[in-house]
Amino acid sequence: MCLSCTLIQQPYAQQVELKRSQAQTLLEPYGPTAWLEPFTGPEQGYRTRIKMVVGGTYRRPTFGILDRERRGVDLRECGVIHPELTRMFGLIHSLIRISKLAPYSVPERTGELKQVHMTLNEAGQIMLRFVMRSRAGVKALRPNLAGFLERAPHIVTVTANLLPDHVALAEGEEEIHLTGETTFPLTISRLPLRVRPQGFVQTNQAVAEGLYAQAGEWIAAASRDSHVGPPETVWDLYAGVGGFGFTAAQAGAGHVIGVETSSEAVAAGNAAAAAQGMAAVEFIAADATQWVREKPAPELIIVNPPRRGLGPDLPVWLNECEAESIIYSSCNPTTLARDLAAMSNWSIEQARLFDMFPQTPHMEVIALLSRS
Ligand SMILES: C[S@@+](CC[C@H](N)C(=O)[O-])C[C@H]1O[C@@H](n2cnc3c(N)ncnc32)[C@H](O)[C@@H]1O
Repeated sequence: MCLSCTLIQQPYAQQVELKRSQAQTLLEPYGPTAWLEPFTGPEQGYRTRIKMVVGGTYRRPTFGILDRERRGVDLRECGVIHPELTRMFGLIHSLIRISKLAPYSVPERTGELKQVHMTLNEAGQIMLRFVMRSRAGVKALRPNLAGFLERAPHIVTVTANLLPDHVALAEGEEEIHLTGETTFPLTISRLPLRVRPQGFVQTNQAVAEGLYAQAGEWIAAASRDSHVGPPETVWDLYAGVGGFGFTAAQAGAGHVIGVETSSEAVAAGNAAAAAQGMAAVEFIAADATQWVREKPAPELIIVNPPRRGLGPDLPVWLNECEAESIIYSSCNPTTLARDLAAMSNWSIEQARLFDMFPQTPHMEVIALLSRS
């Protein structure tokens, strides 16, 4: 049984209130904070990006998670998955069956297909990725792909990702493109971007757009209040494909540098900037903590790290830097609070809960920091 949606029995308004009060308690020492109204999107069917572990047999595959014995548990009816993605499982099931594509069995270490990943865009198009143990799985799939795509014309990008090792990872390094399209169209921060299979995109696109807009509003408000206009330079650290960076450019920032470890995301961000004629935006593949060293800080720094937070060194650097403000967007208020504990020169001026993951205890919190 899946234990992700631990709040599912509670009325939705209560869930939001619970998260707001948890975030407020955790971040209380780093204020005084003006809390904005929580931002919510759809309560169900909100996941536009999913990663499903495949189990069972090729005749009766399961899509979901593995239980304690590492056997597949089927979650294709899960209510938080967007219905357009749920509808795809029947066809994918047929493709697996006619290809005799055996799901990977963790206990036996046999089989090929480990996971199925899907991303949905605002036009209803889908990127589909098969995480496979080896090329044998790809070979089994190929002859049946054209027929499958005829039945699912809105699946526009298909890849196989190779994960040969027996490890609990979601994907490996090698990506094999199975369709002409090697990228996937996705509107991020109101811009038509082309993302690549291995780059991070947010799980809940509707709420992510609200998150970027919040950063844009803070930048616009600071420009008005300071009477000196938008910031000359902005860093978007942990940039992904640049949702925050593009928002800063749209709010008038003179020069935006996005820093991100995934070269796929960096390539997608740079391609989008070129396609949009946004010469002011550039992306660099680097570790954020290493990259900031020895550089003069810009007026505004935006950080959006993974759940583990910024790590031990970057908060110390941020604490001493000369930036005028920092926007910290976090999917884990516990690590946000821990990082802020090392940044005593800064305090939270405004903060807002974004309910990116309804029914689960997870949340996104964005905070505008100014000098204490
Ligand atoms: C929570 S995601 C945020 C992405 C982006 N800001 C967005 O809104 O989609 C965190 C991103 O940080 C990247 N990342 C992880 N460790 C990093 C590091 N040490 N330096 C730079 N980027 C890193 C990941 O590849 C991922 O794209």
